[in-house]
Amino acid sequence: MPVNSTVDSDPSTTETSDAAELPINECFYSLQGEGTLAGVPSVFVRTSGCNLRCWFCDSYHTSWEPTHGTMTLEDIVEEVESHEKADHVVLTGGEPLIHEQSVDLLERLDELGYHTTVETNGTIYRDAPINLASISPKLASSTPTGEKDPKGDGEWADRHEERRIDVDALADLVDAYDSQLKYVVTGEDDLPEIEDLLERIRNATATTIPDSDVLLMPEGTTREQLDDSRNTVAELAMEYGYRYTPRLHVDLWNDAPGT
Ligand SMILES: C[S@@+](CC[C@H](N)C(=O)[O-])C[C@H]1O[C@@H](n2cnc3c(N)ncnc32)[C@H](O)[C@@H]1O
Ligand SMILES: Nc1nc2[nH]cc(C(=O)O)c2c(=O)[nH]1
Ligand code: SF4
Ligand SMILES: [Mg+2]
Repeated sequence: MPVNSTVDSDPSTTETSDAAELPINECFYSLQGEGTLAGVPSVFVRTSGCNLRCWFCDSYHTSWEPTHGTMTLEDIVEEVESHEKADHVVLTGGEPLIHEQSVDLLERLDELGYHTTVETNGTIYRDAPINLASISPKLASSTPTGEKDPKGDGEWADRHEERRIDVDALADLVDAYDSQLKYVVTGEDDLPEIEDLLERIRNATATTIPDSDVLLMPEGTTREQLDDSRNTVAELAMEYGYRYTPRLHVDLWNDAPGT
């Protein structure tokens, strides 16, 4: 079973004041649950803080109510190394690329020989040793309108809407890294937007994006929710010729923390 670890929740008790730190929500060992590397044992490093507010965010305590604990890069690397069987690290969040120090962490992990995946919403480009950019551009159906807002009355909707797509950042990520485009699908109405956005990204990059690097992932944070959504999304993948990705961790462990 994946093992949870504790995170220092009080920055004032962090020992090395001059050491680089990252806001960290949690670190844990699990199987990569999403995308082309689904099933691969991986250490997850989840940063806190996000520039978007998807209404469905499955990591509420990194976005809507972010935790404020930090870890030094040294402690993160030590935690990663404690999971001796893992040679894959997934840097996620929140939005990991809002933090400049994510680049330093990725450099250290790369020097140690880890394969690095970065889970990103694709609104920010950074130059870093990333083996797989797992890009999840956010569709209009992610916007936290008044009815869907998990916290307030749609106060974030306009800001989310303005920020959620940056075609230049998406094209830069695709040009620089091996990548996958992993869309959260809430229903068939999302598909025209996916097709339109894909065309815009393809027009903006020199890199060929095969349909097999375009993944449709059902929205849902529990087995029950996925029971309602996964078959629709699987059929949409067949209809449009894109790839389906499960949410293996939800199938295996439902919404248990640290999985
Ligand atoms: C929590 S996000 C963190 C990384 C980055 N902020 C992003 O959105 O790609 C990790 C992954 O979970 C996906 N995700 C978040 N909530 C989800 C939900 N309710 N159903 C399906 N996927 C979800 C995101 O699209 C992303 O691929
Ligand atoms: N097992 C597992 N796989 C994942 N792949 C991407 C995740 C994420 O939250 O970024 C995630 C996650 O939270 N758990
Ligand atoms: S971009 Fe990612 S972390 Fe941010 S709110 Fe959306 S799903 Fe959550
Ligand atoms: Mg997750």
